[in-house]
Amino acid sequence: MASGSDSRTAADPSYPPFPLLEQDDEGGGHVHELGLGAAQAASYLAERDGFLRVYRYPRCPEPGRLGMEAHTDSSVLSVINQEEGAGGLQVLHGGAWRDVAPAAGASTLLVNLGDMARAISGDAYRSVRHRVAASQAAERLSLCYFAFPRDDAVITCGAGRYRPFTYAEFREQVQADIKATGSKVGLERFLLHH
Ligand SMILES: O=C(O)CCC(=O)C(=O)O
Ligand SMILES: [Fe+2]
Repeated sequence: MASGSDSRTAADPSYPPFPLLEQDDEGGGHVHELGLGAAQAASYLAERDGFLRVYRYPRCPEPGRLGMEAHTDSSVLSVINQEEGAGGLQVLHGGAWRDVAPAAGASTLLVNLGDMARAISGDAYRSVRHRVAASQAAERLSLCYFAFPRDDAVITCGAGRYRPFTYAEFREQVQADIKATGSKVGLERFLLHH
């Protein structure tokens, strides 16, 4: 995504390396670039391969129902905008589901890391498990932008952890698993050692 006065995009080979950052053992502060080359970085976060989805979750009179089942995103990253006052988005943190409430009086953007950020960072970052609780009170609207690698991008950075795979391969595996079992298996399919 282009930012500020810099009109170049992540798809442009002259764009600086994708600054995926790594947390230190204390859980913050120190950052570390993964050292991806410009071409590799561009193939891992291609602006033209992103898309926007608009969701409408109807009001649900039954208590305790989900609008969207628990999952991790397959993206590199996802940006979620919940309408003010909507709520409903929950992330799994420390073994418990936590509400991610939109800020009052402001448009809130939430950035979620997806499975591809996890693979690219060799598990330095985890893709967050999240779900949407249905509301008994009101319908809910959300706007979500998903950024993906190019289909033919070979994800090699998690070497030692995951076998190299293309994003297209990952997507097809996810679809096959959902068709066969009803749920996504995800990166586990690409682990080198179980
Ligand atoms: O609607 C939302 O807030 C979340 C949607 C979502 O998690 C997804 O599409 O992957
Ligand atoms: Fe999601």
